[in-house]
Amino acid sequence: MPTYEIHRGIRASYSFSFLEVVVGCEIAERESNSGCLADNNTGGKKIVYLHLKKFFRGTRFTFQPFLRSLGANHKEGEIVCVSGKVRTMQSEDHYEMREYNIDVLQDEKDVPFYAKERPYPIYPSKKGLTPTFLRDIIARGIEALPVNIDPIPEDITQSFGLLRLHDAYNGIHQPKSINEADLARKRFIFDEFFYLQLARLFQMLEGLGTTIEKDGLLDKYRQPRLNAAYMKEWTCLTQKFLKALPYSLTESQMKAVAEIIWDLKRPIPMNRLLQGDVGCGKTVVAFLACMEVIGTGYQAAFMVPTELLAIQHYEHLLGLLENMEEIENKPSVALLTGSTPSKQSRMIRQSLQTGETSLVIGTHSLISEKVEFSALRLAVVDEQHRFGVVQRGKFSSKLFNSLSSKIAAETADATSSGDFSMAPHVLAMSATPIPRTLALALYGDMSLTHITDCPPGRLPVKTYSIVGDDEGFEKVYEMMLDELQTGGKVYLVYPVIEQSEQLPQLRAASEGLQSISYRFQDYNCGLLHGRMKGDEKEEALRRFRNGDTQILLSTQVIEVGVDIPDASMMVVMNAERFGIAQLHQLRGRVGRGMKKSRCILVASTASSLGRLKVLENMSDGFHLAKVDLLLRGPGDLLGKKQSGHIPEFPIARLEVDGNILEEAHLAALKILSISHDLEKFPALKMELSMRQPLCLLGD
Ligand SMILES: Nc1ncnc2c1ncn2[C@@H]1O[C@H](COP(=O)(O)OP(=O)(O)OP(=O)(O)O)[C@@H](O)[C@H]1O
Repeated sequence: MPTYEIHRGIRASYSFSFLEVVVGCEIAERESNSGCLADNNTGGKKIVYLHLKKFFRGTRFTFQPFLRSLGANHKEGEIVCVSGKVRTMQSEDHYEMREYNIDVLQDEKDVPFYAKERPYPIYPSKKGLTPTFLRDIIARGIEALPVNIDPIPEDITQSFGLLRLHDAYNGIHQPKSINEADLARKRFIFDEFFYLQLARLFQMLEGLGTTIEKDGLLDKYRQPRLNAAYMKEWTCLTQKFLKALPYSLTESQMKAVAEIIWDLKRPIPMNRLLQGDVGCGKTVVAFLACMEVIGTGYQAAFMVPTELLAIQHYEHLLGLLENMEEIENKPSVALLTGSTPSKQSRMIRQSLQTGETSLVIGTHSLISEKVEFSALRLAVVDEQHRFGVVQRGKFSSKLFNSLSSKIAAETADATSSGDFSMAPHVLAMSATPIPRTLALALYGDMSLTHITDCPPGRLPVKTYSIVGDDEGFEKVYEMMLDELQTGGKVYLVYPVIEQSEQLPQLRAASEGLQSISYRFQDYNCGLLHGRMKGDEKEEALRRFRNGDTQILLSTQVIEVGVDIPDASMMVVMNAERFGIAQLHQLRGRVGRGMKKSRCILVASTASSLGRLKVLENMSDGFHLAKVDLLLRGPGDLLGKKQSGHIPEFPIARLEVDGNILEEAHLAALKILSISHDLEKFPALKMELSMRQPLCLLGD
């Protein structure tokens, strides 16, 4: 680390967002030989320009008082040690440091311990608290730190190759090597994940009655695929529903159903997340789960985020039930959304209360206080990231409404007659494939079921990314015409409904309708967006489904769940505005039938093509989600609403620290299987209560 002599104070101006410090630099022999700083000096000294940039919450810290204080603290001719990450700049002898420490030295021989060629921490300096002061008090704190402060048992830290806590504090503040600093960092990341996992599992165990149940739950997490109820154990209704399906389930759909039904048969509320790539057939798996509880005399509720989806699922289910051979008690199904007329809505609520209706499909109106169930046993939450933790939890309160139920007591079979007061099972379905790391961080308390294959005969959607200039659009129109002439249907997806002055470069669905209708006069166009009324949206989708319209101009409202198997082409305008995972979701609206489908991502500029190219070569949603996680972080991958539920990790980064999260999950399981109530680990229990990570789970 060379020391610098401040040669000419500080020069800065409002128009530049950096400070330029001109320094005389004494170059050590070794460094000048290494060519790190070109030697054009005389007598070992040269002029170096150092551009210091300080950031504070994203704002460049260049306001006048700061500059003045820097000017006052550092005088010409002073010997200082400037430390931080150095970047060379284009012009010779100019360097830039964004985060730095400036330590004033007594004289040229005064080299502080932290500059003796070993890594050392850089603390942010705040008013009156200099890095030197912070270093000093932290060093004293560490000296006074007892050796045995680690609440995690030694065999656990040993088996996961972790530093003990005392060593980690030492290693992070006064590392002897970079390796030691890395190990210390790993230990703190581990702790962030570990206490979260421990708290979630601990809370779940607390909710269970017997040791056998608790052990069973921990076993399930350890070997999540072990438990399955095979077909002969399913209710007669479920088996008949399965038989009536117009297709056979894929292997992993069957496995998923078996796994879920195994849970449904147990007197412990299930909390399971069903994941799979777009179009893999999650809905039918959930329908089978509903049939299973209905087959034992209970009710099921199926909650979806939009009215469009509710109607789609409702009609889909009615169609499947119609195919079923006559049975004595065909399930009665109702649709309840915000637009259901009040008289009808009252009747539906009544029939749910009496138990006459066994399955209700609807939007969040299902969790309104007015809706009471006679014996709700299963709540399916589709596209669950659209609902908050609290909303999902509201189904649990339906338990109390079920208590008064006579029907439940009368119709429940022998094994379940004693437990009809239980909170309902929850089956959540995720639309976005979520990498396991993220799923663990978000839903550490949920069991995971994966559908890993797609229905047979599906062809990957051929994806193209092109620039949206005149030539590009000509190509798009040609492809559209070709698609339409061969009987296909086309979605055009726009980022906005109407053109705005602020963002004139964004193409808008409403304006598109005129130009596309004009261009494709032999075909009919429809429009679908979030500002339309419920019945208008439904009508637009129905017309597209029936083939009355062949081109549907839409916004992201069709992103999730919409299932029109013969739609075979999608064009996404201003595609760079969407995340990779979101584009994959959109693309999943085509390629759901047997027709070869294509998706064209139209980029506004050539420079944004690079990111879109990833989609050209990759069709696996889980893989893409991982890429998105790395490129844009969990916030963008999950969208605003869901990422609001990600706990904050001050040190860890979910996109790169996934392995440590897995280890932390395993360690938490190991600890809890030794002591369910943590009584054998009092220090750990105390630490857990102090950290209170559960508050992070709230909405
Ligand atoms: N085993 C199967 N064989 C053939 N077709 C199937 C099978 N399972 C489901 N399907 C059909 O595949 C289509 C997609 O299913 P579904 O809507 O359940 O997908 P999804 O997993 O919910 O996807 P997304 O998240 O994209 O909405 C539907 O038309 C459904 O009828």
